[in-house]
Amino acid sequence: MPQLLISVRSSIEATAAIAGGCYVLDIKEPENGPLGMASADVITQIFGQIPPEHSDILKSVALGELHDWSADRRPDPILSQANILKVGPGDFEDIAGWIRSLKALIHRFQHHQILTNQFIAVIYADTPLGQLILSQSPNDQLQLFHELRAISCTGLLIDTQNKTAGCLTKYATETQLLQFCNHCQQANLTSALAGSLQLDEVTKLMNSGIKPNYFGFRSAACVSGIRTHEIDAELVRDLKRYLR
Ligand SMILES: O=C[C@H](O)COP(=O)(O)O
Repeated sequence: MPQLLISVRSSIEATAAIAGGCYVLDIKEPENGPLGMASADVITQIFGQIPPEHSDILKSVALGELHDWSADRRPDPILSQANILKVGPGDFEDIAGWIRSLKALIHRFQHHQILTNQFIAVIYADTPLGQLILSQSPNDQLQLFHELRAISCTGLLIDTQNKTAGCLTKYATETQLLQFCNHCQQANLTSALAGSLQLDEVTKLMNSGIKPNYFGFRSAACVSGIRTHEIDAELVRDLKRYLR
């Protein structure tokens, strides 16, 4: 069964997400973009407040976009405490350039002893790179996913970049999402789907047999469904109940 990932921006929100039963606590600052990175202080504070009885919750950090990581930027040591790191593709529109940049970033993190278990690459379905990957032939896509695994990328999240222009299913068909999840599994990549998803979309996807490792949410877990509002524990509980 897919597990529940909830993106939070503060300690208060982390408390709500944990109370609601999230499986992955993903730290992200929505004002900084779709994969906006929170400050090291916020990350440290949230990591430090996870109660011992919830120590099995996976800690995830959004790193922003590849272009945010200039060659001289050192990753903060706090990132070594994360179980999952996720980075967006930035402005890359070609697969080769994206892979090169991703590989360089993963190596840099390894060099700085940020040896997280899971390094997840993110693509946006509503961008040229996302569309290119979604529309690849089955063989080409599977080969690409194997290539990602070979550069120590451990998972792939398909999300949306523009959070006000419709959800993931507006940009990717069920056939494409099913193939995406199947190919991730075949290439030993963790699969994740997100992008302004609400319960009814997730219901449709699951009924069509689309079962990624993680479904990621922020908007649907926020008060009034607005991404910059606070996470509501009851809404997280509803999502959790459904995925159980
Ligand atoms: O990684 C998951 C995202 O934070 C999902 O956010 P969203 O539901 O607002 O698109």
